Amino acid sequence: MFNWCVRVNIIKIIHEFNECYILSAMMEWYQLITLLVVIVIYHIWTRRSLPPGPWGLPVIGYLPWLDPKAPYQTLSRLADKYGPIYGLWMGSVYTVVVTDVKMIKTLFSKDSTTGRAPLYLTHGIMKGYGLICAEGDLWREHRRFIHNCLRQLGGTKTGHRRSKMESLIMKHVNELLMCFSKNAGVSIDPLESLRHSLGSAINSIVFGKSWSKDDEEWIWLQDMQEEGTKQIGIAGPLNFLPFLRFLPRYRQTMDFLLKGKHETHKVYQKIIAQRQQNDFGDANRFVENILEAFLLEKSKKSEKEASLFYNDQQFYHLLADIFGAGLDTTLTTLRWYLLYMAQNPTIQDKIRDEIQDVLQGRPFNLEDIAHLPLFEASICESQRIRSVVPVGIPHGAIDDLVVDRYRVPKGTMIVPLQWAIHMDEKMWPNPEKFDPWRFIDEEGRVAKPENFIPFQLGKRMCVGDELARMLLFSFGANIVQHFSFVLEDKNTDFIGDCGITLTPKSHKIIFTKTNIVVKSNVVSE
Ligand code: HEM
Repeated sequence: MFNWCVRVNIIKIIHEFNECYILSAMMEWYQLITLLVVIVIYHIWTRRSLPPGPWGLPVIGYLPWLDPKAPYQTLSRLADKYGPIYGLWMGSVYTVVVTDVKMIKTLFSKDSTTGRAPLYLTHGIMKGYGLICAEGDLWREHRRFIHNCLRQLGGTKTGHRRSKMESLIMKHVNELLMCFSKNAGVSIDPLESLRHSLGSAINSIVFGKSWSKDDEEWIWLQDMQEEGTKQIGIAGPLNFLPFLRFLPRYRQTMDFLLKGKHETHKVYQKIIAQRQQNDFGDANRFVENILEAFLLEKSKKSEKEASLFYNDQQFYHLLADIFGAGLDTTLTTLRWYLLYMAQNPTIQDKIRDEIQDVLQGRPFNLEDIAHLPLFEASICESQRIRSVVPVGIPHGAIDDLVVDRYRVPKGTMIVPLQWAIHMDEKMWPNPEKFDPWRFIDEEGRVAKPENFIPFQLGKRMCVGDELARMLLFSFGANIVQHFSFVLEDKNTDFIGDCGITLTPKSHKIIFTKTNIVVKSNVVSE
C-alpha cells in the first residue's frame, strides 16, 4: 500500500514536472520567437530606405564573399546586380558603393561627405593626422595650405612658377632617360629607375632635397613606401574587424606599419632639424618646398593655432602623405602606361610620329600638350583601363544624408567604385581594349567623358591632380620620344596586385633608342 501510494505520488510529481517543463519550454519558444520577431523588425526598421544590397553574416557582414585579391571585381559584380548605389556591411562598417558619376558628384560636393571612412588601418595608425586621413578643421586648414603651396611651387595649370616646376621635373626625367639609354637593348624592369626618378622629383617638391640612387636611407624609404601601400589594402579585414589585430598574422602587419611610421618620422625629424638651422629671411618670399612652407606658415600662426594645426605629428604625417600620395599614384600610372604602350607597338609608333611632327626633334615641353592629342589621350586611356585606385579612396558620412531617395546614415563608408565606372561596357565598349581614340572627339581634340574620374570629384578631389599631369606628360612624352619599347614576355600579367593601389606585377621591357635626333645631349651616352 505504502509502495503504491509512493508510486502514485512519484507519478504525479513526474507529471507535474513534465507539465512544468513543457510549459517552460513552450514559454522559451514563445520568447525566442518574440525575440526573433523583434530582431527582424529592428533590422527592417534600421534598413528602411537604405540602398538595396546583399545580406551578410553577423559581425563579419559581406567580408567572406569579397575576393581578397580583387575586391573591386566583387564590388563591380554587385553593382551589376543591385544598381548604381547599393549598401553592404563590411564587418562592422556599413558601406555604400556608388557607381554613378552624377551621384558621386552630388554626394562629394556636400560638406557631410568630407569625412574619411572609419577604417582601422588608416584611423588607427594615422590617427587622423596629415591630409588624406584628416577631417574637420584640421583637414580644411591643410587642404588650403597644400593647395596654396602647390600653386606657389608651380604645380598649377598657369602662372610663371609652372616653368620652374617643369625644369625641376625635367632634371629627373633626364636622369631616367640616361638610365634607359645605358640599358638600351637589354630587358629591364623599369620599376627601380622610374621610382628613383619620380621619387626624386617628389622629394625635391616635398623636402627640398633628393638622394642619390644608391643612398641607403633613400632605398629604405622606398621599400617602406612600397610595402606599406601593399599592407594597407583598403579591403583588408583588419580595417573592419579591429579585434583581429590580436591574432599573430595581423599583429605582424600592425607592428610593421607602426614601426615603419615611427622610423620614417625619425628620418623626417632629421631633415627638418637640418632645415631649421637656416634662416628664412623674408617671410613673404616664395617658398621652395613643402617642408619649408610648413615652417614658415607655423611661424605666422598664434601659439594656439600652431599647437592645434602645425604640431610635429601633423608635420610628419603631412610630409608622408604628400610624398606617398604623389609617388605611389604617378609611379603606378606610368608603369601601366609603359606596359600598355609596350603591348601595342602600332599605337606607340603613331604617338611617336605625332610627337615627332610637332616637336621636329626639339625637346618636349608642357605647352606642347595642346598639340599632342593622341599622346594625351593615351595617358588618359591608361588611367582608365587600370584605375590606380580601383575602389577609389572612400569617404565617410559625417552626418545623415539622403541621395536618390536613399538614406545614408552618419558613419557610413562611401566607396566611389572607379573600376566599375572606368570599365562600364555601356560607356566604354570592349573595356579591356587599350584604345586611346576613346578620348578623341570628331574634331581630333581630346575629350574627357564625365565617366572618367581618376582623381575623383568634389571637395576632397585629388589636390595634386595638376602636378600629377605635369609629371605623367613630362615622363611619358620623353620616354616615347627617345625610345621604342616592347615587352620581353608576351604573357606578361595585366591583372596586377591590389593593395590601396592596383600595381603591375614585376615585368620586363626592352627599350631601344629611336633614330630621332633630339637637339639636346640628354641621352647621348
Ligand atoms: C596619377 C596620379 C594621381 C592619382 C590617380 C591620384 C588620385 C587621387 C584620388 C582618387 C584621391 C582621393 C580623392 C577623394 O578622396 O575624393 C586623391 C587624393 C589626394 N591626392 Fe592624389 N592622385 C595622384 C597624384 C597625386 C600627387 C602628385 C599628389 C601630390 C601632391 C597627390 C596628393 C593627394 C592628396 C594629398 C590627397 C588627399 C586629398 C584630401 O583628402 O583632401 N596626388 N588622389
